[in-house]
Amino acid sequence: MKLVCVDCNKEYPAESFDYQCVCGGLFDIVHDTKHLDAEQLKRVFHDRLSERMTPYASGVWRYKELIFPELAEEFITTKYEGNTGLYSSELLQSYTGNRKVLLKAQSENPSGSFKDNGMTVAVSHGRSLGYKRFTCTSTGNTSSSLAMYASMAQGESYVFVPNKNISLNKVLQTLAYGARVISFDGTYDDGIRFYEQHSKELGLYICNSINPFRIEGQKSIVYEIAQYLNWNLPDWVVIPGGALSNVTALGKGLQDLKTLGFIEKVPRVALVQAEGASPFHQMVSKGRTQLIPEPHPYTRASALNIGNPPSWKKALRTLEETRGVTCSVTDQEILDAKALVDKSGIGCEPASAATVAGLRKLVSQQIIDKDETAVCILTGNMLKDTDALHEYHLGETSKGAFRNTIQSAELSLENIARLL
Ligand SMILES: Cc1ncc(COP(=O)(O)O)c(C=O)c1O
Ligand SMILES: N[C@@H](CCOP(=O)(O)O)C(=O)O
Repeated sequence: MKLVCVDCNKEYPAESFDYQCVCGGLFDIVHDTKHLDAEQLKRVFHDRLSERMTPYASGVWRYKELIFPELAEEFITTKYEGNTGLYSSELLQSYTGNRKVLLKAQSENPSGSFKDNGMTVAVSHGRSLGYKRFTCTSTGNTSSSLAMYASMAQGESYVFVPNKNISLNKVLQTLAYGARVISFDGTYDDGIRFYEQHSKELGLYICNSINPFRIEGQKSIVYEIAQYLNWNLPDWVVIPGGALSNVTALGKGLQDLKTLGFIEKVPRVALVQAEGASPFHQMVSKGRTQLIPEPHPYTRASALNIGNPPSWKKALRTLEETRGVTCSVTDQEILDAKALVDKSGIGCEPASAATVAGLRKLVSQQIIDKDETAVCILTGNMLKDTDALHEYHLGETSKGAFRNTIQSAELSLENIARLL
């Protein structure tokens, strides 16, 4: 395993771990995979599906050979993350106009978001280096996940959260897991800039997605989808984008599967951003090659409130390698799509529903054909933002097209029978 700079290609041994190259570029982790045999690994991964209470019962560490083969088991901190459902829904098929749509519910992870897939790897790596104090800046999901794993590892977590436009549920979850929460005036982007300037002096292990071990862990999401589908992926994978870690991990995971011979064909990737925080989509749709940060990102899907995504160069690689596309959707489109994901019984937080809204838009624009198959990644749980539920269903000025409200009634048989 080695670290390779995404900007200048300079290589470093994995032992000299850092978050940035001397040139300022982020790192990719590159594994030596020459000795790996796909058919043999498929059997190993299959056998591990019946593991219980060992690290290999995790839907991340099941794929350890492709993620972090060198790590000694004693350092693994796991909550058996991954192992999340892959669902179909007739309601969402008719809403998006697609013949076959699957939903991958990372919302079912132990802390309620896809961050757990990456965080188990980052915290385990930090422990292997001797760290006990971990940090991140966050709109709330990264921090909840970090706080949970740091406590499981008997370490401490220090998290920096913007003092507005984030979900209180997530901050409370982070606090409850035992983190020291520091609220600041700014956005996620300011938090990342702070780390870029001060990571050395802080002496803390940084668990944001500028840490390449997070990306390695998040690759497991597409490994799991592929394994559940008997190593046959659908035509499209639709994913929401904020800091762009997950689309990066998706692309890297797909390349692993293709290069090693697990799959024959790489699906196309559709990345969906919220209109008020869509600098990457703006760049791609206008044919630019440099990202222009959005200084004041705003979307009601608070997890996507990111104007300067650190991983944009890696994300661009995913698009190039998969003939990918991008689009943006409005907050109302996101919230209406979310109401239907919730009604389907699967449920998700607003940011996740950008995928379903995006798929609907791309089908209506005939960029995705209605006969093509697609999987949407649902990144966070519906209880992550109960204010959004309240505003949509019970808010006085709600514009929710699929609003469902509470009826009051006296409990008499006559009354109730009339309501049913
Ligand atoms: C629930 C949820 N969905 C989507 C995203 C966006 O993912 P990424 O930042 O990896 O692009 C985030 C935050 O990052 C998130 O918390
Ligand atoms: N939505 C994220 C923001 C991105 O964070 P990162 O962990 O990918 O750096 C959050 O939950 O904080």
